[in-house]
Amino acid sequence: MANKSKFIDYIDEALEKSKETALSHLFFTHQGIPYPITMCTSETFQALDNFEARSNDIVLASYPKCGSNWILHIISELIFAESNKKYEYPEFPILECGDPEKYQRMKQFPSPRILATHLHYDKLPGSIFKNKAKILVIFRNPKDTAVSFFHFHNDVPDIPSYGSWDEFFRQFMKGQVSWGSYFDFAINWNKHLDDENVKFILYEDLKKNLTAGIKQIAEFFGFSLTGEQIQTISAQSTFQAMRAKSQETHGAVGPFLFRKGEVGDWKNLFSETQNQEMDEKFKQCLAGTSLGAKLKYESYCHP
Ligand SMILES: Nc1ncnc2c1ncn2[C@@H]1O[C@H](COP(=O)(O)OS(=O)(=O)O)[C@@H](OP(=O)(O)O)[C@H]1O
Repeated sequence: MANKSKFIDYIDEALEKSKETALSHLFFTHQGIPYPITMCTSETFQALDNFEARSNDIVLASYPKCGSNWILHIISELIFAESNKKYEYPEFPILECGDPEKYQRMKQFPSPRILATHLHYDKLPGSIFKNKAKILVIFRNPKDTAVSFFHFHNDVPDIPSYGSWDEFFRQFMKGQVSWGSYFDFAINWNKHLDDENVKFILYEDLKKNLTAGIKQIAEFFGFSLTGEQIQTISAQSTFQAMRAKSQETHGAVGPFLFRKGEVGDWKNLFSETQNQEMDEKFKQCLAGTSLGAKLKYESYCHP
């Protein structure tokens, strides 16, 4: 990705704020959901209500740690392959993060704009639906998502750490982490995965067959590329390729963000009791639902 300076500046600024923030002061609650004060403000949420989406905006919706930076990279490569123009990041790509004036500035940006978001379905600005922007929804199994989230907090020196994995797990299960509960996020989306202009993609499927996943993403957003172009993007989007460039693309946090990129890392941290607790929660929230089946929980979350 070219000119990521604004992107890196924003991350560095958030990390600088994080340095002075204790875990006990990290969150503020907006409409019942905890957000990190280092990245979100109530003024920005207020301004977001009036955000005007365009029909050709590319919306990427995911709970944290489900692979949004991976998809962002793929989309910007698709744009480059089709237009021969590097996608510039004039703003930090997470829609709800930044200063309240960002939505005014975004009015000037050329299409297509990439809008990544961790907001729950019912918190998305209404204009996304009204103007029929296409939304790609990325999910990852909840056990690996939790482990990735924990490592991000505890490995990045400037981000407030949890006392232990057990403490993080308790908070994750209660939804007392940034952007709230994984399960609430999932329950909300479950009812909308077959809506017009919505496409579901699973991290684990992408990991299994990256080329096929990129092809599906390209088709959904209407990019018409050759097989060779898709292959090239696929080679540039492997975990190894992205991690190797992560400092260049994401600054100091890069190697922590592109940490391991594996399926099943949860086996290194989950205790038997934690496994049972999450299996039970999954059953309560998603068993028998369309999303429950799409997540392939039996394959990815059972030993
Ligand atoms: N190319 C590729 N292949 C496989 N996995 C990848 C790739 N790029 C990012 N990742 C993994 O995605 C995890 C980070 O998710 P996000 O980008 O959504 O993080 S964030 O919420 O925006 O902070 C994080 O997962 P963990 O490694 O398990 O921590 C990243 O390594």
